Amino acid sequence: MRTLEVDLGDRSYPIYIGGDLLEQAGAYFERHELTKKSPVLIVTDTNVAPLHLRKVEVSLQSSGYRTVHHIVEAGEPSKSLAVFEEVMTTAIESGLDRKSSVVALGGGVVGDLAGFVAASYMRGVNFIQMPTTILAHDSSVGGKVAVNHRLAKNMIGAFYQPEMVLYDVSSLQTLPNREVRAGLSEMVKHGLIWDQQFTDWCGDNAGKLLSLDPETLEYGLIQGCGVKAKVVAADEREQGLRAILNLGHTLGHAIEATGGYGEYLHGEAISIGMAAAALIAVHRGKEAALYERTVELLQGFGLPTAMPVHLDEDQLISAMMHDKKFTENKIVFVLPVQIGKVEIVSDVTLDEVRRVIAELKGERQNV
Ligand SMILES: NC(=O)c1ccc[n+]([C@@H]2O[C@H](COP(=O)([O-])OP(=O)(O)OC[C@H]3O[C@@H](n4cnc5c(N)ncnc54)[C@H](O)[C@@H]3O)[C@@H](O)[C@H]2O)c1
Ligand SMILES: O=C(O)C(=O)C[C@@H](O)[C@H](O)[C@H](O)COP(=O)(O)O
Ligand SMILES: [Zn+2]
Repeated sequence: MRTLEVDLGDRSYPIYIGGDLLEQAGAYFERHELTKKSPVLIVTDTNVAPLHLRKVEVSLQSSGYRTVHHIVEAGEPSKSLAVFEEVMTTAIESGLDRKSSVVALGGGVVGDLAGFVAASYMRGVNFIQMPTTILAHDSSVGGKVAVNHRLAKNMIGAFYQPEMVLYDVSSLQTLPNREVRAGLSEMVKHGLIWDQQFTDWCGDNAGKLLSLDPETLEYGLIQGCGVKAKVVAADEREQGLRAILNLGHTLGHAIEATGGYGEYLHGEAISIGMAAAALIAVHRGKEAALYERTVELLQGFGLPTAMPVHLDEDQLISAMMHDKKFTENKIVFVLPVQIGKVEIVSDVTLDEVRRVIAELKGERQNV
């Protein structure tokens, strides 16, 4: 088991990464001196519940914790205000009080939703992340919690840090293949924004990562969480540096929203977005090899890099302009400078965006 620290002063917290940690949930609650007098609400989804909920409940109950659970429908549409209200109703009806904990047991959808519940219930109760997807090595760290609006992703939310992240890598063995690929998209992103060596390592180990080789996967997740923890510690509320974590998200979020939240998984959408960002950088003078290497890496994980032809260009642009990355009348893009290094720019024009959309729709996928 490895412990990483997210260094945020009095809001610092550990990320515990290792095998079979869900079975030890009760011991970790005790280590963090969480009260046994108030009920614990576990929020999970319809896929995760039959696989992993019982382990957590048995462990917490054996340690003397009283647990209740709320199971949401699996998938992105559950990150909605309607489902948020349903979870709130469970919290109130189950008698959660100010010392209660809300546990997110699942992927980024459950993490973002349960985190927003924890941030809002009685103006804030303890929040524990128990991620069960690869993608959630990103979403469980850093405290961005939110639900979506029909018009734009993550529009209603807060910054609310968890008490701890209990990352049981054994739980990842039950992930469907498409979710494995989508999760690795954010791992590659952590390499592309911060660390050329780690990016190359990801490329070289794609096969082992895709087949969920436990040691390789754990190493990749530790590196990915490490990058995320460093960036968040330096700029918790995205006043500057943290925006680099948005590589691929300017167009990626627009693809998710235009696709109606469900057609493209988050990791798939940001893969296309990362290809688009690299192509914009090349149009602005970078070597074509930067785009080619980015696409090669992503395709090595079976991820999409072409813009889906049926997505309407105007709708994509409109979704992009409703996103948080549209500020002071400018679109903020994260562009690669080289593999392992990015810059944040706010002078990309709509013409440049339209050009890459057209090119990535297959009219000209190469530079
Ligand atoms: N807060 C952040 O910083 C942050 C960062 C990245 C992504 N996100 C958000 O995270 C979400 C995507 O997260 P995700 O990809 O984890 O999606 P998800 O939570 O929908 O999980 C993906 C799928 O895998 C299933 N699943 C989860 N764990 C499983 C397991 N162990 N075995 C079998 N199936 C399992 C889920 O039921 C779901 O169908 C998006 O909403 C995205 O916006 C947030
Ligand atoms: O933690 C961050 O900061 C990120 O940008 C991580 C992203 O991978 C994640 O998808 C995040 O939810 C996007 O944030 P948003 O502020 O653009 O909604
Ligand atoms: Zn993301």
